[in-house]
Amino acid sequence: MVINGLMNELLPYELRDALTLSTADVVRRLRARLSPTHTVVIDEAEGLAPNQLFDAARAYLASLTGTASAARRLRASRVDEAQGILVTMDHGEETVDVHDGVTYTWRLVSRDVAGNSGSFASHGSGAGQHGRRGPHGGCHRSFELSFHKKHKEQALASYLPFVVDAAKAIRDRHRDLKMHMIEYDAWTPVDLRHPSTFDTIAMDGDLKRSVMDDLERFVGRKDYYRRTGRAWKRGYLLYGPPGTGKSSLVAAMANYLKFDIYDLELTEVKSNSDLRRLLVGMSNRSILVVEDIDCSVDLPQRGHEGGERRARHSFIGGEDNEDKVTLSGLLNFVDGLWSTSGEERIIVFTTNYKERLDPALLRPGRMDMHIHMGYCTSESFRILARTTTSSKMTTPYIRRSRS
Ligand SMILES: Nc1ncnc2c1ncn2[C@@H]1O[C@H](COP(=O)(O)OP(=O)(O)OP(=O)(O)O)[C@@H](O)[C@H]1O
Repeated sequence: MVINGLMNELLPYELRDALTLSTADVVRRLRARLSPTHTVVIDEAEGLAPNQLFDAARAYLASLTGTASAARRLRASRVDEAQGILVTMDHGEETVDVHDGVTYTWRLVSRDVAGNSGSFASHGSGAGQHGRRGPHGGCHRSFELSFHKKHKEQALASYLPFVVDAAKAIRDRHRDLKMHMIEYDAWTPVDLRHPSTFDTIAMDGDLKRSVMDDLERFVGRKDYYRRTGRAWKRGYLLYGPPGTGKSSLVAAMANYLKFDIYDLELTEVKSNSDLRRLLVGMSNRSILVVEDIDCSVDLPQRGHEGGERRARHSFIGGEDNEDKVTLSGLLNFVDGLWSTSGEERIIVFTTNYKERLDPALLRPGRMDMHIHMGYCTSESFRILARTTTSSKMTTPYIRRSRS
């Protein structure tokens, strides 16, 4: 005790620290001093919050494991159906990645939670055992990213952001899509498990290609929208007779882009202020769908059949509601607040009766693309036949069936 006290009084901190280190720690520190390698430590958590960079590195490295990874011990897990099997390296293992000509070495390291025994990097099965105690194995996990010191700037300014972007793309590919519906005046998400894709949609091939191209162009033009100061949104009007695949096309778009769907049932929205709240509450990378737009809002040219619904919708609590939802209100929100409060958003209106729509909706520039979903052509029938029977229909069969 006395000696300890004297040491604390008399010796500088660095020397005290050195005296209390184990030989292994001293060797490690010396080696680090002399090595031309720099290391960035990415801890699993920052305080109580998870470190997003750790999660990104984990997802990114999982995509390399099995190809670039030199790791001999791997961990495999499956947390949910959409995620599939996630293969990551085990504690103490290394993965080498080459990016822009620079070699990066990733190592997964575990440290004792108590911290009183210093740090350790686990090796092989023994360390793996150690790493399985407590929360995440009773240890703090970190990735150590090493590279030659002359590439420090490239590693921090270019490689790490690249890893974050790559992880985001990987997660988007595996993410569970949601369909949000209005319940008790708020969005309620449910899993979107609609099987429709552009492969299963039966429609004219050129039209299908142009829709896909348009979507791809839209999501790939972030810089264009930024540069020109335009809202990053796109509008589609789907029209055609009932049962011709309009809803299925919306699901195919969502599955293609990995966007959530927000199903805006306008008859559930009591007022413009509720509508505004709902629109602002949407996430980015999503599709807002207003089905049967000709039936859901107060359209001036709607005939007799719409009258009943209009009356029901316009009166709330027995009084004429000044704040009622109107098409112009909706379009104003979409062009204004909604456009500026988010990014990468798509709005789709569907209707069975294009001719009944308010001209405001059909005005050039309002909806970017008008898509006609008509009755089956021979081409679309072939697609339907293929997807329903899983066997290829031959052209002669189609010809026969049409005659
Ligand atoms: N073009 C199509 N391609 C693939 N499936 C289709 C197509 N048209 C219709 N179907 C099938 O028919 C059913 C009804 O289609 P869907 O609900 O997409 O049509 P809709 O045009 O949205 O109908 P509504 O106008 O009545 O809402 C779905 O099960 C869908 O799989």
